[in-house]
Amino acid sequence: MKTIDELLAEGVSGKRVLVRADLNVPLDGTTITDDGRIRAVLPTVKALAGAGARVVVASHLGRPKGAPDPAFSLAPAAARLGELLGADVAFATDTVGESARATVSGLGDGDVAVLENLRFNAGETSKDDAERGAFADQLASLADLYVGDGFGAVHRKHASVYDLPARLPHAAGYLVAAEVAVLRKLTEDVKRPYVVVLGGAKVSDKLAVIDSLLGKADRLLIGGGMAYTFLKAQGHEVGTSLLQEDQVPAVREYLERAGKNGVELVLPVDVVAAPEFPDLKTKAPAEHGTVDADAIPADREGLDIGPKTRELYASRIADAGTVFWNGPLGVFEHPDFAGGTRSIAQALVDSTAFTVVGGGDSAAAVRTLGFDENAFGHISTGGGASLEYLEGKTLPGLAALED
Ligand SMILES: Nc1ncnc2c1ncn2[C@@H]1O[C@H](COP(=O)(O)OP(=O)(O)OP(=O)(O)O)[C@@H](O)[C@H]1O
Ligand SMILES: O=C(O)[C@H](O)COP(=O)(O)O
Repeated sequence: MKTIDELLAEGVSGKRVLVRADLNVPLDGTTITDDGRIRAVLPTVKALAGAGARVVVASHLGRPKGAPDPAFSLAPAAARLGELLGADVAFATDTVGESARATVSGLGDGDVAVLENLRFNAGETSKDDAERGAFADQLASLADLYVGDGFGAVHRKHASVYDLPARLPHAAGYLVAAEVAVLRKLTEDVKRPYVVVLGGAKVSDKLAVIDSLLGKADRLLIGGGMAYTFLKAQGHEVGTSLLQEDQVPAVREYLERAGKNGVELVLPVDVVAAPEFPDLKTKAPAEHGTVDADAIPADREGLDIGPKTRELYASRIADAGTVFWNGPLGVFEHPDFAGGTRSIAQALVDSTAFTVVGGGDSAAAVRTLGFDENAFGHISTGGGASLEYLEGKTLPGLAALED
């Protein structure tokens, strides 16, 4: 992969450089609750702007449905980028339309602009090559060079990630280079026992990863929204918890294969359950209680791992050589359901293993729960992206940056 340093050495002054970042930050209304992903792209943006480039930052935020939706505007992220840079950052109210064209043509050397959410355009995530290509053509008309630095999205075959770099001279940004350097170590030379902790809410996306982890990890600790499809596959009822019903047969097969492969697949023995999902805005105390994982009442939703599970998981982390953790163990955004995530973060901090935390919300959880980032080996901005990298898959956004 060509690096941004090579691009800088060739000279970028006066050139329009589109930086594909991952500014998919957690929001409470328009307030950013964790700006880690914006900070992560600063070295690339600063280096380009400092060298006189006209920097055009593009990103997705959330999963809008291919049309503008104010709830998913990147305006707050653009404002925060400006604060962190200590400079004015222009904001285009569309992605490739009139506002984008005017904003980009108004940039002077060293200026920075942010385009509105890429996913307000159906072409960004389309499965149709021609539709994605047409959107990539529109993006390409706004830039002379492309820098891929949205590590969190490199596993997506999306227009701005995969098709656009084929249309412009391109390089990898500092964040992508740094993430790949650390994660490569986990694929080449991993200190065992290798423990993977998997939680979060993107259950359908991430269940497939388990298939390949069964051939790589020594232990898999399952929590978060991911756990209930496993509990169901074991024959337990899961009440109103997050469940990927269509994946139950596949998960049953994972459970069998883990046994055959000698992989320890550990599931919650108790969960914190509630009659309804808590209000994350007010964070008002929510009715909740701990129940055994094989006795979740029909009208209760599992929202965190329980105290016995926390202890069990901590004991399975204590002797690890390497720990990779993606996905909060519970709805950590609410104090009543943050205990499981806090205890796993603490177990990583207490262990002597090389620890990697990956994912937008996982990294945000570690910081918002007050942990020192330096207590972990590496905090990756990508959850799905780092998991798929560890699977050994060719990631579209990395392949596209190769020459
Ligand atoms: N039991 C649960 N039920 C519902 N949601 C849950 C549960 N446990 C965790 N979550 C939610 O999972 C979300 C994070 O999941 P996600 O898979 O997006 O992780 P991530 O670290 O952001 O990874 P990525 O970067 O791939 O998105 C959090 O918002 C949290 O509230
Ligand atoms: O949060 C993430 O994992 C990345 O920003 C990718 O988002 P996505 O899962 O919606 O593609």
